[in-house]
Amino acid sequence: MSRQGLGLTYTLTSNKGNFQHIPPTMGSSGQVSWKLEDHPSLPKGKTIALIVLDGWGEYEPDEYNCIHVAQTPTMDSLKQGAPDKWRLIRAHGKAVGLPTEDDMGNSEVGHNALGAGRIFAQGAKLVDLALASGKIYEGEGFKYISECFEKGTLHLIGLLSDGGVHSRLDQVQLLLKGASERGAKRIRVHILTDGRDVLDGSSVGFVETLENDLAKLRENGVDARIASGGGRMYVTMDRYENDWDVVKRGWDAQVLGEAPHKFTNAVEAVKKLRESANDQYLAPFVIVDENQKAVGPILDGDAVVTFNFRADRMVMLAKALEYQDFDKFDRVRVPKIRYAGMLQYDGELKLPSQYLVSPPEIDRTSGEYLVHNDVRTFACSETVKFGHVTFFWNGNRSGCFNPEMEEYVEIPSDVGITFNVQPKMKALEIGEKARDAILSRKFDQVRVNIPNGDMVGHTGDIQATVVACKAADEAVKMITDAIEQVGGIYVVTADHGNAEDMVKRNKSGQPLHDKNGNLQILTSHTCQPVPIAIGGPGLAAGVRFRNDVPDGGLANVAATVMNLHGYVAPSDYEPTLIEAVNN
Ligand SMILES: O=C(O)[C@@H](CO)OP(=O)(O)O
Ligand SMILES: [Mn+2]
Ligand SMILES: [Mn+2]
Repeated sequence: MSRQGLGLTYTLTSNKGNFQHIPPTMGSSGQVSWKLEDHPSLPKGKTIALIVLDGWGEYEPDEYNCIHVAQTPTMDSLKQGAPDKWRLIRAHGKAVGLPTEDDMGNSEVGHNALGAGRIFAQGAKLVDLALASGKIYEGEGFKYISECFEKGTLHLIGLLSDGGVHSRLDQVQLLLKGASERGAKRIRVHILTDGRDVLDGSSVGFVETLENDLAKLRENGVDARIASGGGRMYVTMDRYENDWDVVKRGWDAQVLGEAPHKFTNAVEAVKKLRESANDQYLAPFVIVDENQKAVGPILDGDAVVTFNFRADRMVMLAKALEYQDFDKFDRVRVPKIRYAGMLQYDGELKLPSQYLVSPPEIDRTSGEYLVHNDVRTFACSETVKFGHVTFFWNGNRSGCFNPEMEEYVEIPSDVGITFNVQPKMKALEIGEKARDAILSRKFDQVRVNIPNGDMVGHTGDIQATVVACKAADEAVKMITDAIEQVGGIYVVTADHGNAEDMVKRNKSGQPLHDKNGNLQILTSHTCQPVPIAIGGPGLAAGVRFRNDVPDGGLANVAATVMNLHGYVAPSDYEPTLIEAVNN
C-alpha cells in the first residue's frame, strides 16, 4: 500500500494500520494546546536519529554478557562520553509503570514510556488493582461474558507463567475463582507455554499449579479443565502479522478442538512434547476424553476471555475471534461467542469491543505533539518490532497522527525460524533505511528499533546473541555516520535489558546450574538499567546530561528529545535529562 502526502510516500509492505488524523484530545483543562514552547537556547531544525536497541542493558562484563563479548566499537565509543553524553537510565519496575521493582522491563511498557514522556500504570498493575478491588466483576465486560455462564462454557486463553510481561498466573487463578463464584459452571483453559519471560522448562510447574486449582474447582462442582495448549512462539502469540500460521494453529486447537497431538492430561502433554521442542515452541495439542473427543472446543453460546493484559501478541487472535469478515486464514467454523479481552488491546481499532479492565489511557504522546509542531517523523523497524516504534510509541494506537508529517516503514522479518539461525536479522536493512531517510533531509526525526539483542537473546543462544549484538552495533554506526554527514544529532538508547545477561544468577551474581550441572540460560529480559547516549555535530556546545535526575528513566527521554528538536516539553512530562550550559 502506498500513500502520497507532501511528496512523502508510505512504502508499507503490508496494509498495516489505518492512517487517520486524530483531532487534538481534550485534556483535563478542556482544551489541549498542541503548541510547544520554544527551548530558550537550543536550535530547531536539526535532524535527530533516535535509535532504540531492543534488549540492550548494562551489566558487569563477563562471558555471559553478550554485549561485552561482542565487538561493539560504536557503542563502546559512545560510552566514552560519560557522564556528559552517556549515562544509565531505569527501564524496569515503577519507572515504566509496572507493579514492583522486581518486574523486568519489556517493549510494551518501554516504548510506551519512551513515546509518552510520562509513566502510566500498565496492564499488569491495572489488572491487579481491578482484581483486588473486585471492580473487574462489576464492569461491562464481565457482565457481558457472564451471560454465557448458565448454559455455555467460559474459555480462558493466554500465556501461562508468572513472567508478568504478557500475563501473570496469579491473576488467572483469581479470575478462575472469581468467575466460578459468580456463576461459571463450565470452564476451559487454553494454555500457551512460555519459556521466554521465565526459565525454559518451567511450563511443567505452571501446568501442575493450574491443574491443582482446576481440581479444586471440580470439587466445588465446576466442570473446569485444561482444553488445549502450545508454545507461545509457535501457537497463537504472533504479532504485527508476521506469521498468521501461528494464530491458525491456536485457532484449530482452541476453537475447533483439532491438533496434531492429543493427550488426556496436560502435564503429560507438556512433558512429552518437550522432548522435541522447548516451552516457547511446543507443538499444539488438545486434551481429549476417553473417547478421544476434545474436551473443550469453543462453541456457539460460549464466552471467551484472552487473559493476556499486553496487546501486541493478542491482537491477531482478537481479530480472528471478533471480526465477521476475516481473510487471514480459514477459520472453518466461527462460533457465536461473547468475547472479552483482559484489556482492550487497540484503542484505535476499539479491539476487542468488550474487555474486563480499561487499558492505560495514554494521550498527548510526544509523537502527537511533534507533528503539531512541524516535526516530520520517519519510523522504521522490521516486522517483529515494527509496532514498537509506532503502535506502542504512539500510546497503543495502530494509526499515525498525521500522514502528511509521518512515514512508517516496515521491513519484513524472517518467518518460521528462530532468530539465532539468522542473528543479524534485518539490522543492516534498518540501518540503510534510516541512513537514506536522514540523507534525504525530508525528516526531522528518524526513529528506529534495532531488535537483535532482544530477539536473539530470547533464544538463549549465547554465540548467536554475540553475533546479534555486533550486527546491531554496525547498524548504529551506519546511522550515526549519516548524522555526521547532515550535521544532525543522535540519541541512542534501549527499551530494557536482555543480551547483557544470559544466565540465571544467585544473589552474589554467580551463574546457576540445574540439577544436571547445565548452565541455567536466561532467555528473558532483565531489571538492568539501559544506556542513553547523545552526540553528533548538531548537538549544541554545552549540552550535557544533568546530574540532578539520578533516577531518570525511559519516560525522561521524550522531554530530552523535544529539547533537541528546539522545544520545551509539556509541564506534566517527566523532566528532561539534559541541560545547556554556556561554557
Ligand atoms: O517477545 C515478547 O513478546 C516480549 C517478551 O515476552 O519481548 P519484548 O517485550 O521485547 O517485545
Ligand atoms: Mn524489547
Ligand atoms: Mn523481548
